[in-house]
Amino acid sequence: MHYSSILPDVIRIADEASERVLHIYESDFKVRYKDDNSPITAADEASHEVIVKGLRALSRDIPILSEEGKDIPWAERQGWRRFWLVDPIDGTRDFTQRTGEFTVNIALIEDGEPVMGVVTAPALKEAFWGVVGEGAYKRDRTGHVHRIRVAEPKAAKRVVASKNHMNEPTLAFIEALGEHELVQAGSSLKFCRIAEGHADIYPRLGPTSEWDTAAAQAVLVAAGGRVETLDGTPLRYGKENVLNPNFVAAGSWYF
Ligand SMILES: Nc1ncnc2c1ncn2[C@@H]1O[C@H](COP(=O)(O)O)[C@@H](OP(=O)(O)O)[C@H]1O
Ligand SMILES: [Mg+2]
Repeated sequence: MHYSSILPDVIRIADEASERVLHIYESDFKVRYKDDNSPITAADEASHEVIVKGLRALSRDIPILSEEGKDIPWAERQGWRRFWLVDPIDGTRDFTQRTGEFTVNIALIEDGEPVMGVVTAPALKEAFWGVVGEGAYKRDRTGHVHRIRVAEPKAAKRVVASKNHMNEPTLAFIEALGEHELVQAGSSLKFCRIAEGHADIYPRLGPTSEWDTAAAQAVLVAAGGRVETLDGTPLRYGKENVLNPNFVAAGSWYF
């Protein structure tokens, strides 16, 4: 499959979802809580609908796994060689707290690997996309599109980590890096900040699900970075358990 030929359509679908999301973000929206106690709003649902409709029209034969879709049993998912992996809004907590640091995420997985990803940050008016092996791009708030690439770290490592989910193991990991500074970023933007050379490393020693990381991993890998579990294997997708193991995202200098 020629990913580059469908990429503009995937960006268009993410932009459509982002517009719906932003409209709700700027309204007086209500916050509800799912069974696992995580927040959800009408924006998560609207984004999910726009993305699923768009992807279905684009590729009738590629199945879709979305955080806000129904659970699909392993017996069915097991046979998927290629699928769309979607997080309609990553960083719902940032959305409800109105920090602007939330994203819309669409990834294409092939043989367990994210091969293409689009990440938009509707409130920041930024978008990132990448095709692994071809390159990664950022569209900034002025609409200007430019190629992005990971940076070589200077003496002080610029660390991005979750502020909503900070914990002892992450703090210990950061301390062990030596001289460092913290760069603030919510949701999957943490990977994108590394991809564009504004941060160096993102340790995630705590839970995430496959849809939280897939699209931004594709962007980072396309920009020359890597995302690996603590045993040094790339973070993979389409597992029976949708929870990710602990991982570190960084440029190749780290690995
Ligand atoms: N206990 C848990 N289990 C699974 N995922 C968790 C989790 N705690 C946090 N996350 C994930 O971490 C994401 C937020 O990351 P961060 O704190 O880095 O912004 C959430 O994304 P959603 O907002 O899409 O639910 C959620 O999926
Ligand atoms: Mg998420």
